[in-house]
Amino acid sequence: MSELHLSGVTVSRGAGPVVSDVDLTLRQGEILALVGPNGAGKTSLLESISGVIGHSGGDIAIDGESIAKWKRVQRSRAGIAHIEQGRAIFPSLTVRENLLLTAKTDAAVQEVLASFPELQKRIDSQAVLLSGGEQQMVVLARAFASRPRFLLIDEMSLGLAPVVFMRLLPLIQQFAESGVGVLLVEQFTHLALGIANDAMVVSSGRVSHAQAPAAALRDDEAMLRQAYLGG
Ligand SMILES: Nc1ncnc2c1ncn2[C@@H]1O[C@H](COP(=O)(O)OP(=O)(O)OP(=O)(O)O)[C@@H](O)[C@H]1O
Repeated sequence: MSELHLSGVTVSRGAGPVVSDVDLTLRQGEILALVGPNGAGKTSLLESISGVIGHSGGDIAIDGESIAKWKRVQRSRAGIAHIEQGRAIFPSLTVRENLLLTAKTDAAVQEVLASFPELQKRIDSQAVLLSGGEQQMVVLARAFASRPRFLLIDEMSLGLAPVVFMRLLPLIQQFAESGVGVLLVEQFTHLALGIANDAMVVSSGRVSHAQAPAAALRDDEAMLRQAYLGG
């Protein structure tokens, strides 16, 4: 099993660093919840891992090999997938066509659908006609079909009711159980901590609670308050 490791990573945008000196280890088969208030730098950190933006300090490595100089496409080929904020579907394409973008063959689409039975019924519907929750299932299924080793998920629940998002959680768990390392950024902190192995808190661009078993954070009200509010 592989490990994605960040050591002392700093990400800068415009005037200066937005997140500094982050250490974390993402292991295949595990979920690491990254929580923190708005503007803490979570999105920027994920973007620096997948290569959307560069990092200005520290190192990012897979199994000890630095990927710091790799472009986004190389990181994607190495198995880093990134579900960015917002519903990244192609609305005018059908669900099948959306899945074929990563699944490549009909047989591969069928294989993915086995894990997403709710989508089976909507396979020939235009994605725009799906509910918000179903659209996010398409996004997850597409990521699933690309067979990543590491999956970065940035606030999939935006615009969804908690009850709708809760239907996505077993799918994310299934991802991890199949051997994917999932880095989960999520506004519904309690829900994220409920499925995570490990958790960490970023606040005002700094790690305020280092990576540790998620159970410790679940029971720490003061820490949770900080995770929500940055206070
Ligand atoms: N494209 C950009 N150019 C300049 N600054 C940016 C850019 N995107 C984000 N920032 C700034 O970087 C800081 C961190 O933002 P980031 O989106 O990474 O945090 P976040 O924790 O993901 O917050 P949110 O939950 O609101 O997305 C913020 O101060 C934000 O204003």
